[in-house]
Amino acid sequence: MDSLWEILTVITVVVLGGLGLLVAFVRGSASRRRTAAPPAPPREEKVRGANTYQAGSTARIDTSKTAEPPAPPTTPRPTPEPEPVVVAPPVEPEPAAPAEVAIERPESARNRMGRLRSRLAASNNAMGKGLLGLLAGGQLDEAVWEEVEDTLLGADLGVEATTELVDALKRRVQVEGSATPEQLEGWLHEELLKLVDPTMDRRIAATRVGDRPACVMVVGVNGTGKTTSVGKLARVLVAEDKDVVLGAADTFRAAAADQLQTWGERVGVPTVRSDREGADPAAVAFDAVKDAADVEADVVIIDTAGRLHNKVGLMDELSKVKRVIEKQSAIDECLLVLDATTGQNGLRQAEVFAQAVDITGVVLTKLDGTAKGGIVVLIQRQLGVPVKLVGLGEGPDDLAPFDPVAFVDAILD
Ligand SMILES: Nc1nc2c(ncn2[C@@H]2O[C@H](COP(=O)(O)OP(=O)(O)OP(=O)(O)O)[C@@H](O)[C@H]2O)c(=O)[nH]1
Repeated sequence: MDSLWEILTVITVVVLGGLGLLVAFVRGSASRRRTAAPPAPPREEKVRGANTYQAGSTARIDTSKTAEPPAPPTTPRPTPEPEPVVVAPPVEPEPAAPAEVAIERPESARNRMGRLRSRLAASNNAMGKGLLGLLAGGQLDEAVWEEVEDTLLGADLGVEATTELVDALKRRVQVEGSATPEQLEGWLHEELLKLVDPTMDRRIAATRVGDRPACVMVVGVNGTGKTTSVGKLARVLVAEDKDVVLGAADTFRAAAADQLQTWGERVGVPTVRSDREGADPAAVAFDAVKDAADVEADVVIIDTAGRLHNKVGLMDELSKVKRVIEKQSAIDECLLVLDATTGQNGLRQAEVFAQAVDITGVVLTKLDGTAKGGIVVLIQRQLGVPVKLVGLGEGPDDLAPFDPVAFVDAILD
């Protein structure tokens, strides 16, 4: 019996153990299924660096406005090999061919006035025609003589010369009793010529004086055509086979020296200058006179400034230039450049210049642009020096020696 109980006990234990194991196995399986959750939906890539919020989208608002996006973890790209720079072997520059400076042959001075006569006539013969019309009109009464006077005054002849001319004509008419238009024209021609004064010495002192070059100084207010006239005068002299040296003593305006040098280069004439604006003009003038002497030139022409901060300064400077030149050489010619279109204003300027330097002659420019040719007479009377050269255009050879006969002919043509 006892053994039966023992057997039953063992069986019970074994059965219970087996049941326990079974329960434990079932529980373990259930627990493993819970942890194996369905795979999570793939997470959206976060786009950085831009506020890409869209309502309803799963994207987030990127607030990192100013932050630099972190560099994506990319495999660094291999740095490309730098392109080889092809360096061309240095090319030896071709030696620059010497610039061909074509030296111009200026027109001979002799016939210039003849060539330019039409320009003078175009601007001035209204006066001549007016006068001839009045005188040929028949009755020469006071009213006609007054009109003759007005015409002459309008041409800038000045009161004194006008009165002289009209009185002379009246006298001749009185003496003859009557006059034909041809006679009147002849008398007008003669009387005008007397006023222009063909006896004045209009030569330019441009021939060596003893063993030194002649020295010509040119003065005048800026804008009158002074630098241009110096350049044109150099051409007149080169045409006469003179050796010329130019001095750019207008240091007030740097471009004036360039302008003058260009004029000189065109006809193979050297220019002494300073490259510094405001350099001492007297020093430049001194050097120019010295260089001209060294190269045994026929003539040196000194251009001067026509503008300073004030009139006294300008006159002081001109006096100094003159004094310094005279340490080496006398000044043989001092030409004053006047613009014919400025009429009597020009004459007031002239008087100021005459106080600083001894003017020996006048270059009257722009006579092609004015009907006031009578200014020639007024200038000569007031300054007591002849008009030696006249500018009749902007061309390089449009400066002519003043010829009184050709001048009067052109007016009365
Ligand atoms: N129609 C005409 N123009 C002229 C004559 N002479 C000079 N000119 C013109 O006048 C202008 C002034 O000439 P410049 O020689 O520069 O005058 P400047 O007196 O030297 O003046 P700065 O050099 O400023 O001191 C230029 O345009 C010339 O071409 C002339 O006879 N007739």
